[in-house]
Formats: sequence, C-alpha cells, structure tokens
Amino acid sequence: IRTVSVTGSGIGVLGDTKTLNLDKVTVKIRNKTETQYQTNDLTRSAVITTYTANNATRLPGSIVYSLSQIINDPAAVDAHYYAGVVYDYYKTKFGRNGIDNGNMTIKSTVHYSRNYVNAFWNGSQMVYGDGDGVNSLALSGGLDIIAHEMTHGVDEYEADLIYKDQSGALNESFSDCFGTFIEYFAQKNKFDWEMGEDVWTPKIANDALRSLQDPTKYGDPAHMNDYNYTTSDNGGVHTNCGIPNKACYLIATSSGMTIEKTEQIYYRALVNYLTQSSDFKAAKEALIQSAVDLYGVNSVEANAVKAAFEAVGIY
Ligand SMILES: O=C(NO)[C@]12CC[C@H](CC1)C2
Ligand SMILES: [Ca+2]
Ligand SMILES: [Ca+2]
Ligand SMILES: [Zn+2]
Repeated sequence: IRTVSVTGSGIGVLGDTKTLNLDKVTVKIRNKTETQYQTNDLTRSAVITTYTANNATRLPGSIVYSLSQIINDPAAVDAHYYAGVVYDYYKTKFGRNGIDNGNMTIKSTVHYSRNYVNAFWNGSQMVYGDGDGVNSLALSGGLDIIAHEMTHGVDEYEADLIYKDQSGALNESFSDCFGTFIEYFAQKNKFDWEMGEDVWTPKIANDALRSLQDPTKYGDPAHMNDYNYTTSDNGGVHTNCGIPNKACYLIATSSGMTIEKTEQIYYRALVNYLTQSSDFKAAKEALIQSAVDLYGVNSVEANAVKAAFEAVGIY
C-alpha cells in the first residue's frame, strides 16, 4: 500500500479552480487494487487532512478522495486549500508550527449535518456545514471563516479563553481579528473588515455575518454602553465580540498603524499575556503591554491600542 504526494486540483465553492496537495494511495479492495487521490496534504510540516461527514454528524467521517487528481467536492476543495493558507500564515508571520505549535494534524470535516448554516472547532478539529443555499453557501468557502475556526484551535493551546461572557466574546473576537488578518495576508484584493461575506446570503450582495468596522451594521454592540447582558449564546459571545472587534479595527486603522503591526501585537498578547479568565480590560492591558514590548513605552503603537479600547468604553 504505497502513498506519494501529488498535485491535483478542484473547483471551490465560488467556482474557482484551486491547486491541491493530495496523497496518491494504492489500496487493496477485495482481490483488486484501486488508486485513490486522497485529500491528505503531506507537503507541510503538519499533515492537513480533509474528511466528509456525508451529511451525518459522526466525526471526523471519511477521508475525501477521488479516483483521479480532480477532487469533485467544492466544500472539501476549499477546506483543504484554505487550511494550508492558515498554516502558512501562522508559520510565516510568527514561526508558529500550526494549531498547537507542535505540528499536530490539521483535520477538517465538511458536509456536516444537513442544511447546517454554521461551522465550529470541536476541541480537536474544524467542522463545516453546507449552509442552506439561502442564508449561506458551504461555510468552508470563506477563508475568513476557516481562519476564524482554526484560530479557535490556536487559542485553545494558548490563552484558552473561557467560552462565556467577556472572555468568550474575546475568544470570538480574536478569531474574527485573525480571520481578517489572514484574509489580508492571502487575498489583499478581496480584503475587508467583515466576516463570512464570501458565503453569506448568496442572493444578497454586500452583506456579511459580522462587521469589525461597524458591528452595529448587523446589530452587534460597538461600545460597552451597549453590552448585551444575556444568558443565551454563552452570554452573547457572538454579539459582544463587536466591542473588541471595533477596537481591533480602530487600532489597525489608526495613524502610524498597519495590519502587519496589529497582528504582531495580537499574536503576542494571545500567546504571552491572555489567560482563560481574561476580560475586556485585561485584553486592553495585554495588548498595550504587547505593543510596549514590540514598539516601546508610550509608542505610537501602544497609544493606538490604549485609545482604541477607550473609544469603545474600556478604561
Ligand atoms: O462565530 C462563528 N463560530 O464561532 C461563526 C459565525 C460565522 C462563521 C461560522 C461560525 C464563524
Ligand atoms: Ca472578510
Ligand atoms: Ca450576501
Ligand atoms: Zn467562533
């Protein structure tokens, strides 16, 4: 049973053709052999493997493969390709070896459940629904979403922010921020400060699930005065993230700031300063300290962080 890494391709969720790293495996089925081209990327230091749940909910499901070098599954094509982009981002920008910084296998499952308009990190792997064709297309079709989910994995091995109330909203916000930073890294011409726009509501143009530039555009708070005290959604983690998301946008767009500087500040805070119970004020302090470490006391960068968090009501 031989395996060798080969180059294949497939059409993604948005109809674009992507080059894929596949594993050519000769398997024995009863008394005959079959050559399978599996979505198993062995070209990086971390193996990237893509599975299908076949619209059931058992994980990880079965590995996606084809009898030719063409993968005929758009959701799997994008999940497989974009996972590699996110790996490359963390390696290139921060020298990080993948999700756990130890090159653990990066597993994604597509076609989870039926008409499932969602995606999640389950503590071990990424999982994507197909959407319902109205609220969304298959969710792995959005690089910012895949980056969002894989960053949940990175967080788990670093700050491991408790998924509730302010620490949970920070957990969501860091995934939205890195989703945006990674979109800028890989798709500068398609960069924006919104989340999920590539797959959200195919019949409606220029909308998204969330906005970092203006969270209120989709009903999320952009200031502490509008913090959503609720018990639903683990204390509103997917709405209250608007407050730190707005701060991230303000930092990156402040005079003298760039996305490149902002992502270095965010990564250092996530790895060196944030803890499980960090709240919004602790995040402000962690990010200021990270900016001081990188750019100096009272630097333009550190002051931009301070001003941005104060602008959203965090003193
Ligand atoms: O925030 C999320 N998960 O925690 C999202 C919302 C839109 C994308 C799919 C799921 C990311
Ligand atoms: Ca986006
Ligand atoms: Ca839309
Ligand atoms: Zn999330």
